Amino acid sequence: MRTIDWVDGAVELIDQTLLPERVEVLRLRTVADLVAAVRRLAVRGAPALGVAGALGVALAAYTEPGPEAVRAAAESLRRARPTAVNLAWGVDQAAALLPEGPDAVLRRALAIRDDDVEACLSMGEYGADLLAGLTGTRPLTVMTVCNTGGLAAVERGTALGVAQTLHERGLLAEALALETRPLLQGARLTAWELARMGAPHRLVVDSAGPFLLARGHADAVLIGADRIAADGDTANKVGSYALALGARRAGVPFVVVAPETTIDMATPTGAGIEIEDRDAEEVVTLRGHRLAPEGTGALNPAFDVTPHDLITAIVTDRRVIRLDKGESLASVPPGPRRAGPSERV
Ligand SMILES: CSC[C@H]1O[C@H](OP(=O)(O)O)[C@H](O)[C@@H]1O
Repeated sequence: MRTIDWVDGAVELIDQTLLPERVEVLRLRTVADLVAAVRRLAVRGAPALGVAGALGVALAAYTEPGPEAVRAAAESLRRARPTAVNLAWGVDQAAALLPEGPDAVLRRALAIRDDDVEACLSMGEYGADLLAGLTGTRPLTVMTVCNTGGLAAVERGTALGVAQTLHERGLLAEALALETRPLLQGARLTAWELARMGAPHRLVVDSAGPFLLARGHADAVLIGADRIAADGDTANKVGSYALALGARRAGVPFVVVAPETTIDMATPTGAGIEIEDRDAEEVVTLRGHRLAPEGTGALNPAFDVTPHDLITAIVTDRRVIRLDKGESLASVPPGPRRAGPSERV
């Protein structure tokens, strides 16, 4: 089942706010409804947001009353969440075809959807081979934060896609998933995906992550990305930076896994990445239950930035950049996509 798709003139997507208890598909017929779904993380994850952006422009082209309304709808989608570069990228890619009419926009959006599947398969191959080189070909325990599986993309994920490839190769000893407060993408989504894969896994309280690395519980940390600056500084779910510090201290490889479309060469360093600050209610309540006394506020950055000097490698669908060996996004050109084993259709 695809996380997000175009079905009979509407955008259909799994409402991730209802997982793991309920699997429900939203059928969105207006851009306004899609923007609302993006903002409340019914659809989330950088690659999935890129596809949502592109499909949303197609929806606008078919449903909005005129070119100005189409452009305004596309802009509202582009601004729905600021950190993941993929959202703006997807909107821009599809909007470039607007002069050719809605059918051309839809064709581009569907191509972006299909390309994501191939990109994730390729990242799995590059990433699993990198880990074999770093740690030896043996079953590995990997630690993850947030959700980077197929729910963050179209069918298969990025960092969790590498774990899935390891599992398919018989080389995943266990996945340790940080629960990822406040919206619990790890506890609700990653655990659900790993269970569906039949992959061995356990949940970890966020603040235990660095200490478990110090105690040798993981062979590598695998994280996704929402935006990678030109120097390799990486914005990802909040908690990633703490894991990077713990991994460095523990001598554990810290690997970022993201498609080429998440790289933003126009942003020189992580200091230039806009971090989404979300509503305090997400912190002081838990799925509708109030945790803190009325009047208690909260700081709620949705992401943090890991400096490139704490990152061992960046794995994309076309290359592996070994930052620990002095390589950079500028010094390692993109190469070919890798196709997964034929049985992984
Ligand atoms: C495969 S990239 C997913 C990326 O997006 C997540 O953020 P959110 O759940 O707020 O969309 C998190 O940063 C993941 O690494």
